[in-house]
Amino acid sequence: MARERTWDLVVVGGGTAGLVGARTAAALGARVALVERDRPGGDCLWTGCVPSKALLAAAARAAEARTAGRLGVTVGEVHVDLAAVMAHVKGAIAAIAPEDSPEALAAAGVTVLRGTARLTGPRSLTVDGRDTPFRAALLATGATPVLPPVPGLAEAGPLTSETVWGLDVLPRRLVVLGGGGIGCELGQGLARLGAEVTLVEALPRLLPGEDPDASALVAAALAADGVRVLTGTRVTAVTGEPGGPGEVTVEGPGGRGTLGHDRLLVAVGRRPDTAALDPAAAGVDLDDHGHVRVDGALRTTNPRIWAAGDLTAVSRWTHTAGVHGSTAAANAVLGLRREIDRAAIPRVTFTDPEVAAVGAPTWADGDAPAPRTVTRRADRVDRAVAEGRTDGFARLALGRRSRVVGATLVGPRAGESLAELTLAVRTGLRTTDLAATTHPYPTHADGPWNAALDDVRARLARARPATSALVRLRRLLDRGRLTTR
Ligand SMILES: Cc1cc2nc3c(=O)[nH]c(=O)nc-3n(C[C@H](O)[C@H](O)[C@H](O)COP(=O)(O)OP(=O)(O)OC[C@H]3O[C@@H](n4cnc5c(N)ncnc54)[C@H](O)[C@@H]3O)c2cc1C
Ligand SMILES: NC(=O)c1ccc[n+]([C@@H]2O[C@H](COP(=O)([O-])OP(=O)(O)OC[C@H]3O[C@@H](n4cnc5c(N)ncnc54)[C@H](O)[C@@H]3O)[C@@H](O)[C@H]2O)c1
Repeated sequence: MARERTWDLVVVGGGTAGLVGARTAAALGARVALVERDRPGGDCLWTGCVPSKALLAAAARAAEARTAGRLGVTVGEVHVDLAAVMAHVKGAIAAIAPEDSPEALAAAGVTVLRGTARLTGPRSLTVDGRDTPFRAALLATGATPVLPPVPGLAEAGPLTSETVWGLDVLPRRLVVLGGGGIGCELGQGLARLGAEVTLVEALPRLLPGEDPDASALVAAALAADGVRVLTGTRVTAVTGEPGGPGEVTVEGPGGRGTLGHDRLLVAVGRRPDTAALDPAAAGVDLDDHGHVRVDGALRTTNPRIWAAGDLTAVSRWTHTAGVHGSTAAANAVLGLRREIDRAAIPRVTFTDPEVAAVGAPTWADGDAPAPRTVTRRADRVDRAVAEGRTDGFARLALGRRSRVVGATLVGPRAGESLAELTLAVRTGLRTTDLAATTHPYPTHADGPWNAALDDVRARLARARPATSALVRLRRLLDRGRLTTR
């Protein structure tokens, strides 16, 4: 029997990490195979970022139409046709999908092997049972939604971020479990499209990984959109028909109660997907949460195998999956040890207002001491005032000599304003550098710019005795010149 060819790099998983990794390795001249059991594109394209942002765009139109009266524009009653919204969602996916297609990958020099990969030894894996030897491998099999062990929950057939896109009729009453990124984005979006949404979060606040002031603004915004937000609340049991209707028992600060629902949406986190991979067969260790263990160069405990994306503990977003996929692939095929950046990782939650953050926390996180911060509220940002959107702020966390070490921005298009702060954190810029950079007026980026200016002005105020003395001296010198003339 003919020996299978040995690939320079076999990439397992055709999501963002795998796609970018495979393209990078091929561009470097490696013979690359990408194994995908489903269709290339992964979570981001089919069930994550793209559909969610397309749905949120429709929801934002509905919300704007309802609230336009505040700006003097009256719009008639808003009607939402969920099937048409989902057609828009599918249209966005279809427009982007060709970028990730097997044809596009072949044109980039990547061979797509359709099937499920399983590691069989330190240098080999099988694809649907077919031997596929490699010199190096990049594992990028992503993550899948977690279902918490609540009695009756699995039997109730809840929606997850993987299945919610199949809805073509809006559930009248929707209970969302989890107030993280998915719960807040989709909870608000589906409420704006007309569902009666109750959002149940186990911890005391929404978006628990963000600045508490951001959590409070998002909770207020969700409430304004009609979402009932229950924080510090646990779901203890679910009863009812598979796929609804039914009842959810909750326990929270107000005691025990029940919520009626037509559908449930579970968004309590995602777990790394190693189910089919058998990492142990290749000596690839997992951590306590099931993530593939990697070093700073994304190498696993098998020196021939790298990993990137949601499968690892160091990535939770598409942008990190892509950057890490590329770094890992270059390290694997060129024998480099390039390390990933862990400090300047931006993240955006696309609620309205958006919550964008980078770097060190802007709040006292856990036992860490509170950082020095400077905050510019949106009611002192002209663009926000002009748009009637003052529910936000720009906050910078400052290190020694006012170096920008972190930032939280809340407001419309906060994600767009985050880019320069990411660069600031990454390159160690100070507030003086931001302040000295002219920003176009009036933009939402005026928020962080003015926060930096506020810090510079405050420091100048402390230097006022010295500057005042200089001004007095110049005054005296001028007077002297006048009298001697
Ligand atoms: C609703 C939602 C909204 C999101 N919004 C954003 C956002 O706005 N911005 C952002 O940055 N991130 C967002 N994310 C997160 C983002 O989608 C993920 O972080 C990113 O897609 C992870 O990419 P990945 O390549 O690691 O994994 P995935 O995209 O999950 O790819 C893994 C691939 O591996 C394949 N696979 C698994 N096992 C095997 C096997 N044994 N053999 C062959 N193939 C296999 C799978 O079929 C899949 O195609 C969102 C996620 C969700 C769920
Ligand atoms: N805009 C974005 O970048 C974006 C948007 C959505 C999702 N994502 C990514 O997708 C992943 C999954 O998102 P997610 O929202 O499912 O997870 P998450 O970890 O962001 O949030 C889960 C939330 O559920 C809560 N929770 C846990 N168990 C619970 C329970 N039994 N009852 C009630 N609440 C419970 C947690 O306290 C947490 O607040 C994240 O890694 C996130 O980075 C990113």
